[in-house]
Amino acid sequence: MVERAPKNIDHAPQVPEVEYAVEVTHLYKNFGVFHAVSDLSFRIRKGEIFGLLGPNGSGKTTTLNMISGLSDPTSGEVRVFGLNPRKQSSSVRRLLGVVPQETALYEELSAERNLVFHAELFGYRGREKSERVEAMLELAQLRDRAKSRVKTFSGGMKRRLSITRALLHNPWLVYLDEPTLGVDVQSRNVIWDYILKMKQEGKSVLLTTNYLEEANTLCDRIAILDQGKLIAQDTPAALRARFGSSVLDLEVTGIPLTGFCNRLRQLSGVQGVEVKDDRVAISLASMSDGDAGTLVPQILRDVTDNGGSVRHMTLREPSLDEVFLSLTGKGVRD
Ligand SMILES: Nc1ncnc2c1ncn2[C@@H]1O[C@H](COP(=O)(O)OP(=O)(O)OP(=O)(O)O)[C@@H](O)[C@H]1O
Repeated sequence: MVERAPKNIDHAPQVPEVEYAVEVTHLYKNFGVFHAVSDLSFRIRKGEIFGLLGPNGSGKTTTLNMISGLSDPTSGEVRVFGLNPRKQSSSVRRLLGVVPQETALYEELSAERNLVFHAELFGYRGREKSERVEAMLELAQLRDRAKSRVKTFSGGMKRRLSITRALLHNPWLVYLDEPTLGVDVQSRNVIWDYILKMKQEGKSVLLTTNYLEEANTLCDRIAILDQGKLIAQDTPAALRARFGSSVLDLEVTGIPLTGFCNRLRQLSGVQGVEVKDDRVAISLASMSDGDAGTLVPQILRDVTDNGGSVRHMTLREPSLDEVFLSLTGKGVRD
């Protein structure tokens, strides 16, 4: 069910009648001669969870800052529900919930005071304010710690409070910069549930993450940035399919791996070969069932014909980490 914005607030944010929550068009951001973001374009539909992925320094936060109106693009355009975040900043602020990487809470104040402060900033008064604060404490699972100072909280508790604070004024677009960085698995699952719930309520979510499992689980679509440029944009499934239809993991002994890998690369149907210790990951292109049925035995025969043996073998779907590595030449957390 879509929650209505509170009635006692002027210009309460109803979902705007536009197709896209965010439109970024040919966006550039330079710092002196350095191009932090170059010719970036993407659109986020209403009700979509969109992930911005990229190695450290690839321009994710710089992009988010331009979307939230914190910084001006060098050139290009940003629209949030059709509005210009710099020129129509107060309207955009009401529509947007921001969860920065640094939780930006008042550490000396209690969880409740932090929420009350935010509620007052957005014009909540009286009973509506206390109901909203109470609901957010409940959502953050912090009712029993409502009166404790934030500085006594764990990283996961602070992150939950930071997210619920961003949701307090019922924004239609929520952006989260690395929402689960440094939190334990339990808090991570709670945060993932919040994000999926936002989508159910028709809200749009823009998140940056270095965790590809997170992007794979949550995101409808992903944009991959490298050195400020967009290098791929698609659904997680379509991105994985680009890497190959499946990956054959082999653990082999008794043969030199370099020669084995070189022979594999010559086979039609082998899209890529990666070696890690004594394991070889072979990505297989999409093929007809007949071709796929002969390729795997052919690979295994190569091992035995050259005097080696296979200790372990699995056929699996490609991971998003492998896609990322093949596109950027580096791991997402390198
Ligand atoms: N105010 C600034 N002045 C100069 N350079 C900057 C400034 N802000 C960011 N940069 C540079 O722009 C590049 C992109 O930084 P940004 O913080 O957007 O990357 P990111 O993808 O969010 O990285 P991370 O995953 O580490 O948070 C980096 O090389 C950074 O040093």
